[in-house]
Amino acid sequence: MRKKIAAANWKMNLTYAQANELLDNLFSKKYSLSENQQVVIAVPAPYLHLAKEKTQGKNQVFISAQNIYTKKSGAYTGEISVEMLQSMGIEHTIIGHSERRDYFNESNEFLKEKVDICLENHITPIFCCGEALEVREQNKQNQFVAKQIEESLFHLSSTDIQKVVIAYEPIWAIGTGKTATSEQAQEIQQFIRQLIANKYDAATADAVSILYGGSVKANNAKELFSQPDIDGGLVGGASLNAEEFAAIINALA
Ligand SMILES: O=C(CO)COP(=O)(O)O
Repeated sequence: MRKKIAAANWKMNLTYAQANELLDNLFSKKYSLSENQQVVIAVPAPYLHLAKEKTQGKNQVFISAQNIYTKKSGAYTGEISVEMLQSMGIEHTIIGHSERRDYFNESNEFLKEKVDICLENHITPIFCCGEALEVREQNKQNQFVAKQIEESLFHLSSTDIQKVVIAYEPIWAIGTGKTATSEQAQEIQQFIRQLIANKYDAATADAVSILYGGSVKANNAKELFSQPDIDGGLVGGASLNAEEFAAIINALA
């Protein structure tokens, strides 16, 4: 079922003590979540256990990994498996963030394998897509994003694609303070939903949560999240401040 989600991506930030403090601060803030709303916090792997412990008893608040490997276990030094997440009660992971695509050469084909191992093991993939500035300048963003989605997701059944959360994150808006306007984000996210409807059907497309990411802040979240095809946000920098992220959660309402 389509959910509204405020997702935090801490990336490779914070010490253990700072992570501890941020979680305590965040959970001391007032925020309310209605039945179809969720908070997902993607923390660095060494803090998964700490974060998971702190969410005990908190409904609709989930801790997420930022990445996983394509294999269940074995000789893959330094990697994290879905089996490990499962064994800790972690139910989400980000997949294919543009930073991983760029710095670690993750291809659409490789990400397809990651999506598959997540779904086989009941982990929700938060699948990131989005174009670089050169692509947007040539007005080729729709084709670019369509290829990412088609090559990594369109082998899935209708039931399975509904379990994927898609995050549209234009690379030119990440960490730059340059947000896509709500019209720009709505336009491409409507295109993504239509792409899913064309491949599957309208009911399938309607059930998929599509988040926007790229310089989401407390002061622009409400406008972005009120667009019909923006089901929440994947938030980097602003999620490192409890006050700011609590305001973003409240903007889901
Ligand atoms: O990459 C992002 C979330 O995954 C967005 O980062 P910023 O919110 O810092 O622009």
